Amino acid sequence: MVPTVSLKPAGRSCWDEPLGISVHGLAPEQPVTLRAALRDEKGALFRAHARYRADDHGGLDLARAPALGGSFAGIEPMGLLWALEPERPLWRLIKRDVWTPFVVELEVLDGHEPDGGRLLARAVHERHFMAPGVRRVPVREGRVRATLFLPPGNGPFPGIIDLFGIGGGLPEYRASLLAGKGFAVMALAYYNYDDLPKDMDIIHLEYFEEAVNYLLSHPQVKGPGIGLLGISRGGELCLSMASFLKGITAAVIINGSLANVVGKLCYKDETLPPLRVNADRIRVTKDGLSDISDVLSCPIEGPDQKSIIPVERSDTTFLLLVGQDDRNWKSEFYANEISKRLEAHGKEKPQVICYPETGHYIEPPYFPWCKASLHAYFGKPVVFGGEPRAHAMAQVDAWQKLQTFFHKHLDGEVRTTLAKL
Ligand SMILES: CCCCCCCCCC(=O)SCCNC(=O)CCNC(=O)[C@H](O)C(C)(C)COP(=O)(O)OP(=O)(O)OC[C@H]1O[C@@H](n2cnc3c(N)ncnc32)[C@H](O)[C@@H]1OP(=O)(O)O
Repeated sequence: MVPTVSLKPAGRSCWDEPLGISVHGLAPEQPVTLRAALRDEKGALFRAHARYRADDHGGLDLARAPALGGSFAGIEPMGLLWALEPERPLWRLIKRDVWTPFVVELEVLDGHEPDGGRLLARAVHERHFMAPGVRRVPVREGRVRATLFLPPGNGPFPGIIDLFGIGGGLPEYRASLLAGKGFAVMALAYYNYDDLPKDMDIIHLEYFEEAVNYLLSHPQVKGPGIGLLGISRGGELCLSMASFLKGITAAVIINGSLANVVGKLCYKDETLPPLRVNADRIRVTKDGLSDISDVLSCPIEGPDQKSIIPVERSDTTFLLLVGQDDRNWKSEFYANEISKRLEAHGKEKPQVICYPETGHYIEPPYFPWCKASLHAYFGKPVVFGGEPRAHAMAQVDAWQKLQTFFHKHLDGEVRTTLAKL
């Protein structure tokens, strides 16, 4: 019998969906190595491999069989994806064009040598970023530069604004995936994109207010309020939006900060200065990389208190997602302070979920953990923190939790979404 790889779903799936991988037609207890590879849009190769042994009938199902070593060990049905590692040092897997899939190549090799064994079977699978029927609408309205992703159907859908952090541009992949779950999601650029400012020296919240009003007045967006989703500096901006602006019902902050950073934040006649940066506190790790987790001044002491975002003004319901090994800044401390401040002012206590051994860059499921890459502010590679497996599990859980949270608070529904690692 010729060995074959079988994938469920076959041929194509969405990037955030679990993929069933099995092999048939092997010899009983045959040792094999499975290899996965994909190339990003800049041509960088990402690879993972794991050693397995077929069962007594010559079958191998990654949902049941433990990996015996390689890029990961144990029962890890999605290990070949979350354990992908870049060949190029300090390279992060980024999806730039959401119209096209990442193409994953899977190979089964005889024996336990990742590069030596005879090729027994091969499959190619497309991992897409837009579920069937999702629509991509570029937005250039007034000052707003964004891309709106609408689910199939007429709606109206619960609306969400999605923000990334330092580096700017207009990353769309998280918004496009989330639109596949029934939300109208607008990825919003705010600097280093199109005709927007090239830096973040001054952030005017009026720009974000315009974006909120645009989304709320869209005929396919359900009111009365919208949701916000942001990571890192983007999470911190969501906190400022929820504190100063109207029309925001629910916000998910992934590793955000309690205080304003980088540039001045202005809204009407109010200004928050940025937290002070102490570049001399950059530490060098044993791998020669930079750890910036101590560079920001403590916002609850001395003059830096002026940078604190006045969360107590907010009537938004918050979900704070925290990587406990965030090496970019002190996300757990910030989340606890946000929670204390809201409670002290009689506001709704936020839901805080802390993930152990999880770093700064919590992405949608199956994006491989990135140890370190170029940080646009410091101009050098910085570590993000986390351990690959724990970080991967956190990404799957966080993705489910944020969907459940948004469905509950924007849609009035309690739905449970299921995903497997
Ligand atoms: C005040 C101090 C604060 C201290 C605490 C910091 C807390 C952290 C705050 C954060 O916000 S951290 C990270 C969260 N980051 C994001 O959410 C960023 C989202 N944006 C991006 O990922 C990028 O900016 C984006 C891909 C959108 C950039 O796109 P570009 O089209 O501008 O990238 P381009 O291809 O021109 O490459 C720019 C640089 O990135 C590098 N680069 C590009 N793709 C890369 C990749 N895939 N992996 C690693 N590096 C990459 C590239 O080599 C190049 O380096 P050089 O300038 O040295 O040539």
